[in-house]
Amino acid sequence: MKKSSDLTIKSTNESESRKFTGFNPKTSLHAPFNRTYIRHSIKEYFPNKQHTQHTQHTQHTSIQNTQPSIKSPSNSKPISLANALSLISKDETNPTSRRTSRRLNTNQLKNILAQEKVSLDNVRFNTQFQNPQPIIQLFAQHNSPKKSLKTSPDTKHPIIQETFKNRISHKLSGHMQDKIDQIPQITSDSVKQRISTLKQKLRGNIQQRFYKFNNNFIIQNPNSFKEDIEYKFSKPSKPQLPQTPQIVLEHYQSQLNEYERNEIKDIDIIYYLRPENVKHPQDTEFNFGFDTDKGDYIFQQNDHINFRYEMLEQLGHGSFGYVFKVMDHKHQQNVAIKIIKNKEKFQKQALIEIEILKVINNADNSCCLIKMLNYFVFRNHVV
Ligand SMILES: Nc1ncnc2c1ncn2[C@@H]1O[C@H](COP(=O)(O)OP(=O)(O)OP(=O)(O)O)[C@@H](O)[C@H]1O
Repeated sequence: MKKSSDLTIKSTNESESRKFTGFNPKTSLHAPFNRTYIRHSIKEYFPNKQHTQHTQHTQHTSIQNTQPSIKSPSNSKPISLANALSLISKDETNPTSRRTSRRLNTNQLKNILAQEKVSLDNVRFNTQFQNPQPIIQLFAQHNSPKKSLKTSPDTKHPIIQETFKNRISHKLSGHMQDKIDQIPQITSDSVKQRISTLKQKLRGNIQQRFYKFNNNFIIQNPNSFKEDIEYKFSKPSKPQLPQTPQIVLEHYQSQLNEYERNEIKDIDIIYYLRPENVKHPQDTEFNFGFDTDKGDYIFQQNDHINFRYEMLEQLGHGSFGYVFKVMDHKHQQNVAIKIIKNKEKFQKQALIEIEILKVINNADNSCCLIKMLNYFVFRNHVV
């Protein structure tokens, strides 16, 4: 494993660090002051409409002005719906179906977006609970810091934040994404791939815009919110990592598969666990499903390596194996790891290379050579 000199340390959960709150789908919420945002939404969706007051929210404006083409490889920027429409209409090959599908697709998209606008209009932003008493009492029962109890609940409290967040996710997945999924059913094979990219980008776009909303909400009926919070208080929170394998086995059972429950016993300290949705195929043919048929370890974003490193992206590969950018959760820094192929001749050669790197590490005091920080064996791979 080598220190990655050219990697910048980047938060892996940027969205979580953004300020945001959620809303209660069971209460009626309205958006009285976020008019500028709505104007931008309209402008983006129906580009011919004239809007004047949009310079305040430079973030939105700049997104609008710098929207990449649909072919842009960058996944980080949102894509304009005008681009989406032109892509869809251009790519249908048959002239008759092109005209029809253009009209249908345009209408579908406009409907989706019109509905989205309505649902955004229905969001009301404010900073308080309309009736904060139940929440205040709840926090008092659970010995929350006194300062947050005097006039209003501490909306920055992790439990409240988490409740908001869950509700946003719920709303996004259950409502918006359904609508995005209604985006045209394209028959032409050549377009399908690009349409799926487009859908992904639109999802990101909507998600980003949600996060860019002002984080102030008014909860008119705190009772359902209270239930969620109460549940979280009653649920004993898991001890934070790093932990010993015993504690992890006790508290994170559901996050470990059978293979991991066995292998974790040989690990001293657990710094990182993969999220539950990251799963290796249960194929036992190639190293319990961890490897490809060529003996390379299968990359899965956010998967763990040795319960310490979080897989972020693939950097490159040599003849011995693949190199990945990972987050070292022990030292909270990004490093590069090379996972050697699970083949005897490569493993033997890698051990020789490790010995050479050790010598270089000791001999070199300059900052010019990349240093080997660590090496170990993980799931039959020398790392
Ligand atoms: N520390 C690093 N930071 C960023 N990228 C890296 C780092 N180390 C390797 N890479 C990327 O991984 C690729 C493969 O690196 P590797 O060290 O395996 O090359 P190699 O010595 O040619 O491989 P091999 O010895 O297996 O033939 C490099 O070309 C580079 O793109």
